[in-house]
Amino acid sequence: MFLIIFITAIFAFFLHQLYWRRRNLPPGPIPWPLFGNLYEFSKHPPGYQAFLDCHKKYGPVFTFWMGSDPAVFITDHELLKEAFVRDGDTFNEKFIYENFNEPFRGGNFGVFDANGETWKTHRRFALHVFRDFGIGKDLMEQKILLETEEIIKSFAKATGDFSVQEDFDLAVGSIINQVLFGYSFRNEKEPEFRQLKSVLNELICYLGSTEAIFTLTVSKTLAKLLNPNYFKKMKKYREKLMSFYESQIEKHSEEIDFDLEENKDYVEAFLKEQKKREAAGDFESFSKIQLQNMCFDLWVAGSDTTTNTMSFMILYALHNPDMQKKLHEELDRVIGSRRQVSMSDKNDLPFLTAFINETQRLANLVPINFPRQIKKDVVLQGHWIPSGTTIVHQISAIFYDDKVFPDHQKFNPYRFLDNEGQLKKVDELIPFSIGKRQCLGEGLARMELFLFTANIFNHFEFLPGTEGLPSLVKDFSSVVRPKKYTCRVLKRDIP
Ligand code: HEM
Repeated sequence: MFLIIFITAIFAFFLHQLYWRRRNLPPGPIPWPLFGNLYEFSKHPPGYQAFLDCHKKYGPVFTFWMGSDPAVFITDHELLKEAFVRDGDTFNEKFIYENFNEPFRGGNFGVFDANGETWKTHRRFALHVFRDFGIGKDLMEQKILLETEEIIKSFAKATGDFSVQEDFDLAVGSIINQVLFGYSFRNEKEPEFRQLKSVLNELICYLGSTEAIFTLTVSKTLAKLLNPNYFKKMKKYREKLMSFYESQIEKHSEEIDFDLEENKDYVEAFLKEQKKREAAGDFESFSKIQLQNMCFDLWVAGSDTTTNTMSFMILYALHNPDMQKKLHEELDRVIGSRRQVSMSDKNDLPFLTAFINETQRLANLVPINFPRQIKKDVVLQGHWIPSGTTIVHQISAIFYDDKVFPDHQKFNPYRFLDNEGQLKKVDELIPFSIGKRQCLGEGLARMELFLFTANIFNHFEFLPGTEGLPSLVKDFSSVVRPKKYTCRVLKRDIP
């Protein structure tokens, strides 16, 4: 009798898992109970291959189980445009990882992992403050150029095998810190930055581990039962990182002059808005916990992405000396001196812009994009997808699709140039994602990438160090980064 019940239960479980839960979803690989298709994802780090294989086998809309829940992936640019741009409101709700938001954030706060009014209000407010600070304009350009000068000074002192990554980290961290808290991490503040960055690295690496992804994607009860350590770690990271933001907020609260119209930084702008709203009886929308989480989101999203892109760029220049030579030729022709290259030079440097574009494509920072949860039933390529389903706009598969970018592993900036050598618009290049939640810091990131690249390559040539060419293998930690490497940095012979 027991045996019959046992066999029936197993049969019912597999019927439910393999047939019932999958019956109306687009095709995709068979999921394991609890783990779904995470094995396929972790089999070939950093994970692109799993989605490229599915794209090839099942087409541009398929189901991939992230742990115990299914997610529908879209891997075609036209389909993404149709869904995320033309029907943007349906696709703008983030899938919320409660196992991250609760223990780390203290609830659904911030902008990255928030929805509804919180997301809308704070995305709009942050963009407004960024505009006031001149992101995309002169004011911000001057700040970035000052940090670029610091990188140049440090590179000029480089002898023998040299690691470029730390200088990019410090410059990019200092820029976002100025936007948020009004100061750079130069000189006596550098140890503060290095300490924060090391905690942040630990957190980001841990969140990219299979263990953490599994914990994020199962129910809280199961997670607590199977991986209680995860919650202890989140508490530790929260205490270390949030206490920095909290201390900055406290300092600003003590020093702020509410009568001054101009704002020194984002926190000051936030505190003034908070006061205004509280006077009108709204004590919730601009709360202290929301401010802490905004600082975390902007600090994290604004640092790792740009710095990793710059490290990949030097890596690709080392592996492609002919392309680095073309870059130097263009700079010599257009700039031809040690003067600072500014945003106004951009239109005259199409190869340099193509070089950045190709770096962003090949670096392909986000192997899995940040999932959405649809608010109503939709039809995607003939598949009816019910409201509440998780959707992933998988941009990494587009960048590595040979039909869109032939010979996709080759570093070839010419993909972005026409026959006259002018920059060509390639719609499929969407490293900042697509739709209403596309990167909030795109303007700042584009400015940083251009000013760093133009000025640094104008001054220096990068050559392999004594250990030869560094590895192109990527480390995965929520976004990808190159493995630590060193190279030789030579001053160029320019007037
Ligand atoms: C090379 C640099 C960067 C790249 C490649 C990049 C890429 C991305 C991507 C792919 C997303 C996800 C969009 C989605 O969910 O569909 C995103 C979101 C976001 N990024 Fe960036 N980013 C970069 C730099 C920055 C900077 C400098 C900041 C801040 C100042 C920033 C702030 C954000 C924020 C706050 C979001 C969430 C937006 C929302 O949910 O509404 N990013 N970024």
